[in-house]
Amino acid sequence: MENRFFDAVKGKLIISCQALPDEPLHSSFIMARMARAAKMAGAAGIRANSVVDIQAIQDETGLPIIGIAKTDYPDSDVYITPTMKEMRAVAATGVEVVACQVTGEKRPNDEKLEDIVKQFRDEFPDTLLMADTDIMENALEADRLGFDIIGTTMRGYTSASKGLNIADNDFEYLKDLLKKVQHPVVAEGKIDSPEKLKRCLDLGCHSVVVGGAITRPLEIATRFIDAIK
Ligand SMILES: CC(=O)N[C@H](C=O)[C@@H](O)[C@H](O)[C@H](O)COP(=O)(O)O
Repeated sequence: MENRFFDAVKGKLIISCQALPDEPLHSSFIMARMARAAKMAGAAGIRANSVVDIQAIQDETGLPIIGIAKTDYPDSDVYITPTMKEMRAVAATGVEVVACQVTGEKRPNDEKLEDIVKQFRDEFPDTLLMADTDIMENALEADRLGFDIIGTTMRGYTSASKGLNIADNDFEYLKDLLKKVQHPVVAEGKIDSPEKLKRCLDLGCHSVVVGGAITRPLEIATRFIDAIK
C-alpha cells in the first residue's frame, strides 16, 4: 500500500490537536472539532494523541495523521509512544505515521529502541516512523536506525536540552540538523508564529507541526495575560 503522507504534507502545515486529561479541552469530540477547524484553514495533516482521539479525527477529517500515545511509566521519563504496546495500538488505527520519543533515555521495561524499530517494521511495513528527538546525538541515532522522519519535538523538554528553543539564533540547530541527517526533517515544538513556520519550510524542512499556538486556548490566553502582568 502506498503511504500518502510525504506527498500530502510537503511544504505544508500539520496541526497538532491534543489535550491531556488535565487540560481544559480534554475530549475526543473537541479534538475532532479542532481538527475540523484545522482542515478548514488548510492544514495538510493532523498530529493526535491516543487511539480514541485519532479515530475521532480520522472520521471527522480524513486527513493524514501522525499518531502518538502519551503514556507514563514509573521506570522511565520516555512518554511519547514509549513501548511496542503503544506503537501497536496507534498503528492499528491505520494512521500514516506513528511517532515515538527518541531522546536517549532508558525506555520502560528496558525495551530497546533498535528492537522496537525492527519489530514495528515487521508488523507494520506500510506505516511510517517518526522520531521525536531533542539533541543532535539522538537525531543522528534515529537517522541511523532508519526512522522515516526526524522530528524536533522534544527540543527543550529533556534534561539534555533544557532551556533550548528550536528558534534560537535563527534556527541554528535546525540548519545543522538538515545538513547532517539523511531522512526528511519535520520541525515541531515551540513553533509559535506564522513567521517561524515559514522560516522552517524555507530552510528545507519537509513539513512543520504547530500545536499549542493554534489548538491550546489556555496557552494562547496566558500569552495575552502575561503581556499585561
Ligand atoms: C513535548 C511534548 O510532549 N510535545 C507534544 C508532542 O506531541 C505536544 O504536547 C506538543 O503540543 C506538540 O509537539 C506540538 O508542539 P507545540 O505545541 O509546541 O507547537
